[in-house]
Amino acid sequence: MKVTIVGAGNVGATCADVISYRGIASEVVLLDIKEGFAEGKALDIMQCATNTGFNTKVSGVTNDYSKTANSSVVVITSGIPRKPGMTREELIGINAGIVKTVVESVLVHSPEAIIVVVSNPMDTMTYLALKSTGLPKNRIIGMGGALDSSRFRTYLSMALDKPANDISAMVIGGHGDTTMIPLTRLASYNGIPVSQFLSEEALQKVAADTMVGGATLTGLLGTSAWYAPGASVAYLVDSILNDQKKMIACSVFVEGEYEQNDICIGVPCIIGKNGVEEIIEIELNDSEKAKFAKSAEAVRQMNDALKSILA
Ligand SMILES: NC(=O)c1ccc[n+]([C@@H]2O[C@H](COP(=O)([O-])OP(=O)(O)OC[C@H]3O[C@@H](n4cnc5c(N)ncnc54)[C@H](O)[C@@H]3O)[C@@H](O)[C@H]2O)c1
Ligand SMILES: O=C(O)C[C@H](O)C(=O)O
Repeated sequence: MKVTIVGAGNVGATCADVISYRGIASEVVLLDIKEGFAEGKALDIMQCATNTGFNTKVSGVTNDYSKTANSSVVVITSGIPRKPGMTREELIGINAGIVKTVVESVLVHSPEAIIVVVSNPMDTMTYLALKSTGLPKNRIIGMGGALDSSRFRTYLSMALDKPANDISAMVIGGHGDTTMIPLTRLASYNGIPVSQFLSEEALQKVAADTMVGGATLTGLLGTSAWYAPGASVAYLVDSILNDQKKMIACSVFVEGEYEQNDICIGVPCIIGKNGVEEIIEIELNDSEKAKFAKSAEAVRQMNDALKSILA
């Protein structure tokens, strides 16, 4: 199966690398606007094949969408990342135009593809991709919750001093420093509520660290993160291509779920060969419901900035 990744930068190339060495797809095409850049990244990844033992064919192209034809999944990572001190929302002015052009171009050659949106502000870019193409809602998936949940599990594992893979935890809501909602009440260590091991204060610190997880890394790195984002996209792509039906928090179009309409926001989804196959409605308590409503309002307000581009 063929996957195209538009944007061969930090996140796109890492995603191509993980997809290849894990054998998730038989073919990966990297596309970038920068002359020769995607070709170089693809060649470098291909030269890992004999040492890491994969057979995925990886190629790179400069803005030639014909080479992306018949992709099953297209990942959009094109656009600018934030710098220290910025919010993701500040990227909208540049990234909206890029995402709209890119999604239209990929569909010309891969009209049946499932689109995974990564560029920030991700919830708004996912909404833009949906509204500007008119694709059915199951085929447009924003990646954010997989990453935020993996950061949440990492911070929990550090607080508990236990392996992250023994911890189950999820982040829903918007993919923003103030809009994401780590569900501390439902987090568990091998099925045991983490509240049995961590104080309320420690849990609140884990939640706060999770919410600013991306900003913390941006401050340390000078640009935003890529290893965990790339691996999170690959995890999502794996569930689609291999019809794994994993439950992954993704930004998807809601029509009444969680009492919201007409936005894309992070909710638990079953992800399989048809993209978003089901939205799982968790019974939230009053405090979580209030947080979700506030998060949705912030996402909705951000979407207002799309009025001119969608007109
Ligand atoms: N949703 C998430 O969880 C998440 C995680 C990490 C990064 N991001 C976002 O992903 C985006 C990419 O981040 P990055 O660190 O890879 O940035 P980067 O600068 O390393 O890579 C972006 C690439 O996009 C390319 N590009 C720009 N315009 C293009 C176009 N029209 N067509 C094709 N390619 C184009 C650039 O040449 C560049 O190589 C950013 O918007 C960032 O905020 C989102
Ligand atoms: O923090 C960012 O701007 C990039 C991404 O959304 C992340 O969470 O790593």
